[in-house]
Formats: sequence, structure tokens, C-alpha cells
Amino acid sequence: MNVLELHHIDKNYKLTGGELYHALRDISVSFKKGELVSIIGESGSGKSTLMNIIGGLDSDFTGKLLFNGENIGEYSEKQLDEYRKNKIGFIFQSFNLISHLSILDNVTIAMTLSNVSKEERKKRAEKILEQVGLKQHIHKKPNQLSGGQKQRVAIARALINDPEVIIADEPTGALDSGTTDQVLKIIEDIAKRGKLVIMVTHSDKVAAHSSRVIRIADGEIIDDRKGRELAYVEETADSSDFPKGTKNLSFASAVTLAFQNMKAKITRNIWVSLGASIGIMSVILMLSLGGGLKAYVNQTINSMINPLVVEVNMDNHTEEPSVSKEEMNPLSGNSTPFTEADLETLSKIEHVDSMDKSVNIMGFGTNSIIYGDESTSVLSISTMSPNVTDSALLDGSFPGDNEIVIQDEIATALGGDMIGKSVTLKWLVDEQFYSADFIVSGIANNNYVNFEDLAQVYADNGNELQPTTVYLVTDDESHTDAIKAEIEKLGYKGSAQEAMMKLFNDMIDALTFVLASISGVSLFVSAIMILVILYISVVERTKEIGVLKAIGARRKDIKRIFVSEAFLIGLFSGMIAVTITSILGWIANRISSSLFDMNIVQMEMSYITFGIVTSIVISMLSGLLPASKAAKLDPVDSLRRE
Ligand SMILES: Nc1ncnc2c1ncn2[C@@H]1O[C@H](COP(=O)(O)OP(=O)(O)OP(=O)(O)O)[C@@H](O)[C@H]1O
Repeated sequence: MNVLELHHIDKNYKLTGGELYHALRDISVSFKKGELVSIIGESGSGKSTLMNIIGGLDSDFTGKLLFNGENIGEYSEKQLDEYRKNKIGFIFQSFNLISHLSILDNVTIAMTLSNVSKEERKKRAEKILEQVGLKQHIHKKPNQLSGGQKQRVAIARALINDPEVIIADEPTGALDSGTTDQVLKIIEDIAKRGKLVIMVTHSDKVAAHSSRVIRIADGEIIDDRKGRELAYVEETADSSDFPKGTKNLSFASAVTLAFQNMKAKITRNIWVSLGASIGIMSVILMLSLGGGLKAYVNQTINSMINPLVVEVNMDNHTEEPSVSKEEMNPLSGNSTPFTEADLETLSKIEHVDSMDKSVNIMGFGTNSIIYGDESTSVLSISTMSPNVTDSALLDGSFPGDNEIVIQDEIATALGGDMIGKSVTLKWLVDEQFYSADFIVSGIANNNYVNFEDLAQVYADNGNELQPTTVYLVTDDESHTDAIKAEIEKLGYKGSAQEAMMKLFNDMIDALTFVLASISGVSLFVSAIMILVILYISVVERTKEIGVLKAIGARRKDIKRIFVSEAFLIGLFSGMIAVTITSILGWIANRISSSLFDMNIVQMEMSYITFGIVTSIVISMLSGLLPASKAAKLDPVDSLRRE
């Protein structure tokens, strides 16, 4: 049975300006297995055009091409890819080996495209390379081989998937006569083992080796005659019993191929990754800076707050204040005091163990502390609360019964060493002067007395002191959030410090977001840079893409290889960004901790992940355009490219 049958094949090339060039005219011919056919003809007679059609690289023709009885013209793109991968082996005049791959990888590439396992690929390639006498060269690169050796590698590559048809386009055109004989001998042996070998040549000497010689001129067959008889050699059982891969290029193999190519251009890729990392680096740095700043603010504010205590204030904006305006405690400006009912409600909140009442007396020139002949005015007097932490105390101790802690400046104004001295506190509320004596127990950042002492003074004057702030104490930090939520639900207000902390945090978040977004603009620059580099890579590797298509790579495979390259650039630049940011962050933290006792850069795992993922995504998106361009390249045009 005929392996190949061509019926009335016509091929026209469209020229610019709409004219047609008739390259093949009514070609009808058939080929059997075991034939070594030489197609001979002048330059420009249409030999390569015919080979491209037979090889499934060019499907833009009229007429019928049958392979084992099947009409190739009716093949889908997928079937055509399969046909090129498994039924046809290509050998080119200029070898067309992929320069950055080893001999072994050049030979196995067609199997890699079929996702055959690595061991299987190696076993098969070694056997075939042994047949062509190159076993000891498998780890070399193509440029370390002689011309004849390169062509033998190309022959091994053509044979690797055990195709039925070998197409050799001037396989000896670039070889001297000694090597030509060697290569022809190998090609002859291939035909003898039952393959159909179609070889294009200019040379009658080369054609003399074949079993059939077809002469072509101006796109027409002008002669078809028998050559010498080839003795059929029985195929050794083990040379064709290997499993053919039926799958497609795996993502892992695509990444490996991309990595091998990137390694060949290592300097360029390091620079690109470094350039692309700058954007990611600044985004991670901004986020970490924001994190550091926030942690610092929170830490500073939290150090002033007792975590077991929840501060409660009356919310002046509640729709129905629990007391009328007249009842407002004049001690604390317009702060609304808590009523007994309020205190009752608050004390019943779950996990509240005890409750401390507090007021703050403000006075502008009306309140004073007197010591002997010295008197100094005080702006604010607070009652002690569990929320006043040790950090407030500068010297001495917090007040016990009938004791007072006074502010640093007041102590200085009264004569300096005040601890243990008796002072008189005078204050004006609601047009009434109150006064009481206290022993100074300590120096702090504010003036503190006990609520009970003040309440006693009020009682002595026939008045009642109502708290304007209440501190709820719990036994475990884990309860504070629930208590805070409850007081909010009941319509009371939390601490002013916390409200401020929230405001700060919101502001830092907003600032971080703005700064990170501004840095993000440089990501566009990275994206464009990657796009340009990959475009250049596609142009440089046009011929390689043609070869890959000739040996069966699908559009998807080509795309996958280039997108993988973009993936790797993204991964590398993300990793470079994280490394450099860590180093910069470490240096910044060394400086900031010695200056302000804080780590200004707080890099979190989420920022690192975000940085690397963003880098990969941006890079892959930028790689899509060049990858599609590569995938769409016409194999015939690509192979003709010098
Ligand atoms: N893409 C194309 N567009 C227009 N004309 C083309 C194109 N490719 C080939 N041709 C023309 O078709 C004719 C046959 O070309 P082909 O490459 O098949 O010749 P060939 O016999 O293989 O030549 P050579 O031995 O020099 O390789 C030539 O005249 C060539 O100029």
C-alpha cells in the first residue's frame, strides 16, 4: 500500500500586490515504504514547497494528499500537529539544532512535546544516537560538534518518534564529500529498514544513492525513474517497540525548556529580573514601612493602657441622655456623669469583676495647689484609675488615702523635692470653692488623687460626686473585646485613646495604600520591559519556533514555553525583590532601633507572598502578547528565516 499519495497538487504563493506565483502544478505521485526517493531540480523549481506540503507544514494548497489513505487536507489542526509529531521526521540542510539545548535534549525534544517520561526519553535517544555513532557526545552542545555530527544529531531527532516518513531537505548540502557519504549511508539504512525517505537534492551524485529519482522543473514533475535496488533489512525488534507519547507538553517540561533558554542568556535575564524587581521591591517596602509605623503607634499607645481595663464614657450624642442638662456634673466641663442605674448596668456586664469610678476636674486659673507660701495653678486633676499605668509615674508611688501625686512642673514650681510634703488642693466648681489637704506621694505626668477622697470632700460640703468615666476591670485580657462590644451595644463610649489609635491606624493604612500604589506605577514599567524582552526573544528564536512546529509542537506548546519564560522572570524578580527588601529592611531597622528604639520596617509573610505572586502575575500577563505572537508564527516562514 502507498504510504503517501499526491493527487493534482497545486500551490500558489500570494505575492504583495495580489499577484499569484504558481509554485507547484498538478503534482500527482505516490510513495511506498522502504523507498529512498530523491527529488532533484534546479533552485526555485519547487522542491522545498513540495516537502513542506508533504510534511504537513503547509496546508494551503489544492489537490489531495493522502497518508495511509487518509486525506491530510481534512485534518484538524490538532491532527496535523500529531501527524508532524509522530508520522513525519524532518531533516534540514542547515541542521536547525537548538543551540542552547544539549545533543540529548535536541534529540528528545519531540518526545518532550509528547510528555514521555525522562527515563524513557533518555533510553530511546541514547539508542538512536548510538545508531548514528554519537553516543559519547550526548552532553555536548551543537556548537561543539562538526557539521557531519550535527546532521547525524538532526537525523536522530527525526527518527526519535519512529515516524513512517522522513523528509530530508538537502541533508548533505552543507557537508563535505566524506561526511556526505557517512550521512547518506545512515539515510540509506533508514530506508532499508522500511521507512519512506524523501530527500531533496541538487546533486546527481547524491541522487545516485536512491531507489527512485524524481526530477522537478518549474513546479512540475518532468521525470520519475527507478534507481538502484535497496536490500530490505529486518527491523530489530527493540528499535520500534517504544511507547509513543500521546499526551502534550507538560507545564513542568515547558518551564524546564524555558529555564534552559534563560540560562543561555543568563546576563540579560538577570538584568531584566533585577529591573522588574524594583517595582515589587518598593511596594513590599511601603507595605512593610506602614506595618512598622502602625505597630509603633499601637505599641506606644498600648503601653499606656492596662489591657485588663475597659474605659467607659457617657456618649453625649445618644438620642436620649440618661440625665438632663441641669443634672450634668459641673466638674468635668460638659461630660455627662453616670447615674446609679448606669453603674448598675455596667457592673452587670459579663466578666466584669470590679468597677472603678473616675472624674477629671478641669480649671483655667481657678484651681491651685498650695505649699506653705507657694501656690501654683493646676489645669487638670484626675482621680486614680486602673488605667493609669506605671509608665505615668516619674517618682514616688501612687496616692493612698488622703495622698496626692503631683505633676513634675508643679513640684518644681513649689520648690522641688515635694514627696512627703503636705499640700492644699483648692478648686472651684459651680461657684463653690472646695479645698482639702493631701500628702504628696509621688511625681507623675498628671495630678492624681483617689475618687473616694474627693467624694468625701463633696459629701462634707453637702454635695454628691458623680463619676464621668468608669473603668471596668476583668480578670483576663481575652474578655476585653467582648466587654467593649457590649458597652458599645448599650450606648456608651469607649476610651478616647482607643478612638485616637483607630484614627491613627486608619490614617497609616490610607497612607500606606497611597504610597504602595504610587510605587505600583513602576510595575507598569516592569511589565513593558518584560514584554519588550520577550518580543526580542521571539524574533531571535523564530527559526527555533519553526523547528519546534516541524517536529510537532502545537501552538499551545509554543505559547506555554514563552509564558513559562515570563513565569520564571516573574518568579526571579519576585525573589530578588524579597531578598533586597529584606536586606534594606534590616539596615533600616538597625538604624531606626538605635535612633527611636523601634523597627520601622515590619515585613510580613503576607507581603512577601503578595510581592512574589504579583510579580509572577504581572510578568505572565506581559508575556501573553509575545507568546501569542510566537504561537501564531507560520512554520514555513519561520524555517525560511535566515
Ligand atoms: N513565501 C513565498 N512567497 C512567494 N514565493 C515563494 C515563497 N516561497 C517560495 N516561493 C517561490 O516558489 C518557488 C519554489 O520555491 P522553493 O523554495 O520550493 O524552491 P526549491 O526548489 O526548494 O529551491 P532551492 O533548491 O533553492 O531551495 C521559488 O520561485 C520561490 O521564489
